[in-house]
Amino acid sequence: MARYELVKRSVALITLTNPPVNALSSAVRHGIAKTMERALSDPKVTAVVICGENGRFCGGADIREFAGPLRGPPLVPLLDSIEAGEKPVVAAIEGVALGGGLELALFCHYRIAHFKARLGLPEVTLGILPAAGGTQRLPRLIGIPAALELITTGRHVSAQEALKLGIVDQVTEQNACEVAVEFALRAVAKPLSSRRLSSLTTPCPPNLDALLEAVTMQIQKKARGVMAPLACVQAVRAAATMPYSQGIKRESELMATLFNSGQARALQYCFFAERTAGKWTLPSGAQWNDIKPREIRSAAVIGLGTMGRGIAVSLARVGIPVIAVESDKKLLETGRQMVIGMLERDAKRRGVSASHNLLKFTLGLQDLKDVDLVIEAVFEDMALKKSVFRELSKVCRPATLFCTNTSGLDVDALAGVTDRPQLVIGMHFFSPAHVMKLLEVVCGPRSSSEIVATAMSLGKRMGKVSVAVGNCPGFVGNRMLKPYSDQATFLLEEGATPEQIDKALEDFGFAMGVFRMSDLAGLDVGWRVRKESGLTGPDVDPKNPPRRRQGRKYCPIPDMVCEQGRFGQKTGRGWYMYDKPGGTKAKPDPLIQNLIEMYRNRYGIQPRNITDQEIIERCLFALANEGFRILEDGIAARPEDIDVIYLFGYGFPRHRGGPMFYASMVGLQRVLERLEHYHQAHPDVPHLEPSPLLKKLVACGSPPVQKWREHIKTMHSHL
Ligand SMILES: CCCCCCCCCCCCC[C@H](O)CC(=O)SCCNC(=O)CCNC(=O)[C@H](O)C(C)(C)COP(=O)(O)OP(=O)(O)OC[C@H]1O[C@@H](n2cnc3c(N)ncnc32)[C@H](O)[C@@H]1OP(=O)(O)O
Repeated sequence: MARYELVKRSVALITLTNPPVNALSSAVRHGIAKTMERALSDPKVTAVVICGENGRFCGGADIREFAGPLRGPPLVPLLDSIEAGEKPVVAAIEGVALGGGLELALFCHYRIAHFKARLGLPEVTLGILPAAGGTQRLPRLIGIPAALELITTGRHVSAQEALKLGIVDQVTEQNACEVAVEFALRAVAKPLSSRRLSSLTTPCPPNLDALLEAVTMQIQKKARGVMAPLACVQAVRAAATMPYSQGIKRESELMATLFNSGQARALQYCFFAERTAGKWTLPSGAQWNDIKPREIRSAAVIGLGTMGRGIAVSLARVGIPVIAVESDKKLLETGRQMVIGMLERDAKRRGVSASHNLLKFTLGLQDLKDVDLVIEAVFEDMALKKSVFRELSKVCRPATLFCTNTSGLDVDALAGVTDRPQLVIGMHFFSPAHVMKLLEVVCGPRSSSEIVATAMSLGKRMGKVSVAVGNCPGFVGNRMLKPYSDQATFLLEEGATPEQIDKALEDFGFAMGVFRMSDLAGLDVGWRVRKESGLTGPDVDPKNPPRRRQGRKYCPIPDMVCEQGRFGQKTGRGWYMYDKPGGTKAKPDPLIQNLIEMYRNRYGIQPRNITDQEIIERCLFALANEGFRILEDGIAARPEDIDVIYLFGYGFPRHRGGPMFYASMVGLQRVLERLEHYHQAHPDVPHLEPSPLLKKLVACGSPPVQKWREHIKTMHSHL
């Protein structure tokens, strides 16, 4: 796991060999210990270079090992021997030096980076801190403010920025290993004492307390309830106020408080879930690693509303020529200006030039005859979408792939009106499409493995986290949203206020509670869907009992809010009031409180005290319960996929891992008991009835989330 060679007759070259990222597994740590000992004891060796195989220095500690008992040589004493030695040790950084990888480099006396390398201490994103000396050594090298920023955010820096900050000694465009060997030879006989970071005093700013206080407040505001960044601040404080030997002890004490925490487990689960989600399998057995995606050299976007614009920008900024289509001149011109503006702002932010020349705007579908792929993003109306696809079938060459950006309509019904149902797939983007990272790739029963592979690969190329899901109303994300928001409105009836419900959810970690989120998204969208599905509006039979629809409990308060023209932020009024249409600062509105009270009076509902615990349990257990049904139905392949959808598309707090992981952390038995309890109290709410899969998992002893798949395997898959 660490290769040893003697080069230039006197330089020991140690290569970490643990692909794909040369993580510091127990075997690699053994390898480093053995090869360093050899290098330091061999009189022929005058200097040492450490590098990583396959152009990657080191991706840090092996995160998979964190789940089991700690084995192998502990990292800090091992790295101490590198620093303490009398022979210069140079880190040759290619690819990445992250986490323990960068910490290893900080124990070396010199660091040479390839110009494409990225460096950072991302431990905080895994719910821990850099506990191999990182919190004590980086501040000594680059000062408190810069180190604090890097350690509390986990941000990666480029080699150039690392040079500016003083993290590396040289950046090269040549082979970093060869440059490091030459560098090492020149370093022989130079004094090493000033190169040992543990012996330096941390340069301390005069306003240390104020700085730490400001960063702490910023973290508490941005990452409410998240422990690791706060522990990082404390560790960096120790670097500023304690000698190295005490600081390093403080660092490990703080690590001990985080290491086995639920937050660390959740964040590490998210890391792997994100990577697992891209690995799709279809019932035919076709899967991500054996189907070649088609190359997409040109694309078209139909409809330049909010979604279409974001999609056009997402395609153009990764170099794909786009033809954008609108149905009338005025809409086309507005869309064109908006897309160009978005592209320019995006390019400015990324420090690149805007790719205007890749965009063409047209009124006619006939211009699309030669494109490789079309993404339809017209209004969410089945008849309209069908007419577009019929037209496209006439115009486009037979090999053109058809994608629909729908948030819940039947993809197979759309495929059915085309001449190529096997080349039709759903690409459900989230708004704003050029910002939000989630993409649900909706596989219809007739979608070919080639189109699945192509849509998934296109999503990746656009920088999205793509998840393959099956075709059912609302797919995964929006289907689960219904029981969640239904519970919130039932709780309003029973005695809660929108502010109370939102606060409980925000304290849990959501960026926005359900009502603030609905105001942002626009309340009219759901109202239209409810009207179309006969839940409200003139089609409802007047003999229907007022708070029941389609045989189950129904809360009409959201319809009553919409009937008053309150559509959320865009109209300046919704569940909250805003200072103006488009305003973002939500204030409780007494009119909403009145409306709810009148409603309760009309139906003789006696409001009761509702605890935050009940809000969290009813909203989130109902959400997870629907997730179990989705797994049962084969609409999502694994719980990780559902969690990734909720993390990236719906603002579920990452330190809770996603709804399914959260359910497993609470304990499936407990979730089952609470759902049974709530279902008994509300027998006319089917979403509260525990799903068969949840019951089955509990009966099997509540296996960890990664093992649920074994219990779902026999069920029918729609993927
Ligand atoms: C009371 C008890 C007290 C206990 C105290 C315990 C003390 C323990 C001592 C700990 C010492 C601390 C050491 C250190 O500070 C901690 C760390 O280093 S944590 C790790 C930090 N590193 C990272 O966060 C980097 C993670 N990786 C990435 O960001 C990316 O993978 C990458 C390196 C930028 C590469 O990106 P890509 O090219 O896109 O490739 P992928 O991301 O798809 O990854 C490929 C493949 O590799 C797996 N992988 C990546 N990194 C790691 C890793 N660090 N460990 C394990 N596995 C890793 C990834 O999952 C992919 O796997 P695949 O999906 O292919 O199976």
